[in-house]
Amino acid sequence: MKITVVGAGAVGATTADNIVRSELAEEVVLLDIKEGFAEGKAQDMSQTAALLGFDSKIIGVTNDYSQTAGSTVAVITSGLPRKPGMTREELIGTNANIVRNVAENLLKHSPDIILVVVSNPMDTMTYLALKATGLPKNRIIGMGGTLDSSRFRYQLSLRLGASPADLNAIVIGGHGDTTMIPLIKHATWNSLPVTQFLTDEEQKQIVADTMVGGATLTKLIGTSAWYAPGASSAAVVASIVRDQKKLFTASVYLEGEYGQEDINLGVPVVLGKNGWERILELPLDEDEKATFAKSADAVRNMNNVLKEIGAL
Ligand SMILES: NC(=O)C1=CN([C@@H]2O[C@H](COP(=O)(O)OP(=O)(O)OC[C@H]3O[C@@H](n4cnc5c(N)ncnc54)[C@H](O)[C@@H]3O)[C@@H](O)[C@H]2O)C=CC1
Ligand SMILES: O=C([O-])CC(=O)C(=O)O
Repeated sequence: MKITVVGAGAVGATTADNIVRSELAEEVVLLDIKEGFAEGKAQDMSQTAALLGFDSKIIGVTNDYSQTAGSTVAVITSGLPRKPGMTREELIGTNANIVRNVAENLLKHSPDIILVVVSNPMDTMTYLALKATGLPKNRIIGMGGTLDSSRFRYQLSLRLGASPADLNAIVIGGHGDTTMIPLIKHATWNSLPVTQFLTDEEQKQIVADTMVGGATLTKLIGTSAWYAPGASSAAVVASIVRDQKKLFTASVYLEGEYGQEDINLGVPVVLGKNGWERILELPLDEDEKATFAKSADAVRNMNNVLKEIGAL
């Protein structure tokens, strides 16, 4: 099996590193547009094999899509990251053309490919990849909710003094500072509702801190995060290539689910060898439904920009 990662920058290289360490495929191809960059990162990663004991091969290529031929999955991380003070949405002008071009090139060499889109603004980039390639909807997956849910579990773990692994909590909606929806009423600590152990004030703070998780790191680091994004992307790939049927929040094309049409938005899905295989419809209360509809409106506005800038 072959897995391709496009973009050998912070997120792409970390994703590839997680993939080879977990031996998810015999061969991993890392592709970047910057001459020699992916080759260098791949060589560096290959030199950890003797220490870490993995057998996966990783090769780096400069924009040579013929080397990606026959990939089962590709993760698209190419494009600009934000700087402190920016929103993810501000990246659309540069990233839309990159993502469109990359998705089309991948498909030319791997007609059966499943695409995992990471580049921001992620929900809109996932929608663009779907529209540009015409791939069946189940084979286009936006990675954002998996990361946001992991950050939500981190924030809960800090307040509760609990292990993040004991916490079950998901974030749905858009992958934006104001569009994500951490579902605290549904979150559990080994099946006990977390709301039993937190004041209203604490709950509000956890939700707020989760929503700005990416912006907080961008301010601290000077560019956006990569360790948790890379681990999240690799976890999504693992569920697909190992047919694990894990439940993740991912940005998928909605056709009536959650009252939305013609949009990619974060909802709980089962991920397996066919891509996203099933959407789970949660019983949302009226407040949550209204927040989801508002999140969809904001993402739809971004999708409309694709036409204005000629990307669709
Ligand atoms: N969905 C999510 O949860 C997350 C999304 N992101 C997004 O992922 C993207 C990548 O972030 P970083 O890796 O930190 O950025 P980076 O700047 O470190 O890496 C991006 C790489 O893409 C390459 N690239 C640009 N155009 C390309 C093209 N046409 N073909 C191939 N490669 C190309 C660049 O040469 C660069 O090496 C950003 O848009 C960022 O906002 C980042 C973290 C989480
Ligand atoms: O914050 C950003 O711009 C990158 C990203 O999507 C995240 O880390 O959640």
